Amino acid sequence: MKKIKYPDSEMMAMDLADILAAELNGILNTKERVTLVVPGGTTPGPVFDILSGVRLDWSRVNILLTDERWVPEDDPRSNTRLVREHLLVDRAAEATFIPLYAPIKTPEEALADLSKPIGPLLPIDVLVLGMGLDMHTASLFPGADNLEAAMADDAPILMPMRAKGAGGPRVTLTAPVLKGAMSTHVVYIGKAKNKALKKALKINDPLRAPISAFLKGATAHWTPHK
Ligand SMILES: O=C(O)C(O)[C@@H](O)[C@H](O)[C@H](O)COP(=O)(O)O
Repeated sequence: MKKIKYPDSEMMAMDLADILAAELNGILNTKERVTLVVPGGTTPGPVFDILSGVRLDWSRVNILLTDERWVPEDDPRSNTRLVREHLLVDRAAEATFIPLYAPIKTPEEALADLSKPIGPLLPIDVLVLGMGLDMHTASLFPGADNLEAAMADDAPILMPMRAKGAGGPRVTLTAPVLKGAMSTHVVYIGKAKNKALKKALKINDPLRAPISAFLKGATAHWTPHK
């Protein structure tokens, strides 16, 4: 794992957006379409704000989330809402968004339909992961009901996930899908999360520290300061 430390979150957002744009552009020179997978939560918004204005052929970009909270799009907790408001705007409005949510009562009832369009877009070309203090990434939470199954090599593309600290049901891309990414970036803010990442590297157990499963060959981008 390579680690880049930035002086503040603004610098980090600018540099990471540049790096992602360069990777996407490079891939678009060799492939017809590119698949970019991004996290939700509070950290990536400023990266999306910059990336959305970058000049590239967004009409050939597929965008998916790593995971989604099972809430309607107008809910403040919706990751889709974050992506729609901050990434699928400006130049990037031309990208194709593949949702991980459907307005159906439980994720279980919607998973088959939601998974269908994702298979043909794999492997992921460029993956950005967030991370929680508890060392979760996507919605792969330590102690979650389906964690072991989602970490298995034969896991389906998407799984529902319920966990303490998840604030309600979620759906997540599973480990084999995330591990298959050609390029992986992890982004986080704060010294406490940096400690958590170091701990995850040490523990190196996907069930106790899910993020550790995705760090080989990844680049971590972090700043101690907001
Ligand atoms: O929907 C989500 O919550 C995520 O995709 C999740 O994995 C997130 O990246 C981390 O929890 C970090 O979240 P913050 O950026 O809000 O700290």
